[in-house]
Amino acid sequence: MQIIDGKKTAAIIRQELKDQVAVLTARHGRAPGLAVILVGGDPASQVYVRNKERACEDVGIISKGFRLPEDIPQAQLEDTIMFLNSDPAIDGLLLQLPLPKGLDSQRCLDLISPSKDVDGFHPVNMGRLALGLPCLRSCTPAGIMTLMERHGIDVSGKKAVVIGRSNIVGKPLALMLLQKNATVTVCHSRTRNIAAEVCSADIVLAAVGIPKFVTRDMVKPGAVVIDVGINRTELGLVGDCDFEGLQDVASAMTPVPGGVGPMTIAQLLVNTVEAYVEHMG
Ligand SMILES: Nc1nc(=O)c2c([nH]1)NC[C@@H]1CN(c3ccc(C(=O)N[C@@H](CCC(=O)O)C(=O)O)cc3)C=[N+]21
Ligand SMILES: [Mg+2]
Repeated sequence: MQIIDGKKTAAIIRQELKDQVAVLTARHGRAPGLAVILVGGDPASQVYVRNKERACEDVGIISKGFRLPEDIPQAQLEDTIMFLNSDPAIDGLLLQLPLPKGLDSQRCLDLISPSKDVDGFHPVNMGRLALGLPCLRSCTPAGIMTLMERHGIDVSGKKAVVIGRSNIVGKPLALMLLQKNATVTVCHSRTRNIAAEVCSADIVLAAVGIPKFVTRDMVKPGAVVIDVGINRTELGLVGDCDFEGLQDVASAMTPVPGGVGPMTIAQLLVNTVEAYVEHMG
């Protein structure tokens, strides 16, 4: 079985971006800027945001963190977003999710300027994705598509089974696979006989959030397995797939950690540079 090394691929992409950003910054007289809004003190979110800020600095993107109190009124959070929408030094604007209880995340996401929406969550970007038009694309699914491309995994004509239908991973991932001519099935909590569906897949993409949900009896020999799961258990970080059990069944597989996660961050940087280039004309 081939291990699909997301950490290594992400490092290569970050080096490519670093070179590109140096050239662009010299040409335009300013570096790309990313604003990251973090509301409240969720420990996992704090770690993610710190990692994103570090990744930005590493490639020459200026990151500006906005840490807001958990009890911030909705209107004030919306004001912050609108203020950053109009800041010409900010190319990308990311609102770390989930928001604390009482705040309406959809209202906030709808307010982010589509041209700065580096998470690709705005209805305009999701709509354009569905139509096959150029857009800023959700980082985790876009990172997965790049990861497969760079490992010579061609999805065209293949049967891809996506497990999970979230707006941030499952749904946009299904659309991206369809755009690349895969035959796509989306499974979810109401799917009948999910094992039979997964068994029919040439490519399994698991984003359910249940540790080791995908077991060896569910996977067709030779299938490619992409594990999007990040489950914190007593045994440490565990994916949605039983990595050990799939060793001699799958032909290629992403590990957790070191698979999809690092690609998500690399894609955020790619999207920020894309938004910057677009803003600079
Ligand atoms: N607005 C918004 N955009 C996001 O993109 C977003 C978000 N909110 N909320 C949370 C999720 C989660 N997410 C991850 C990013 C990197 C890793 C990552 O780098 N994982 C490493 C290690 C992680 C670890 O050790 O804890 C790995 O898989 O190797 C994981 C998860 C982005 N998210
Ligand atoms: Mg991973």
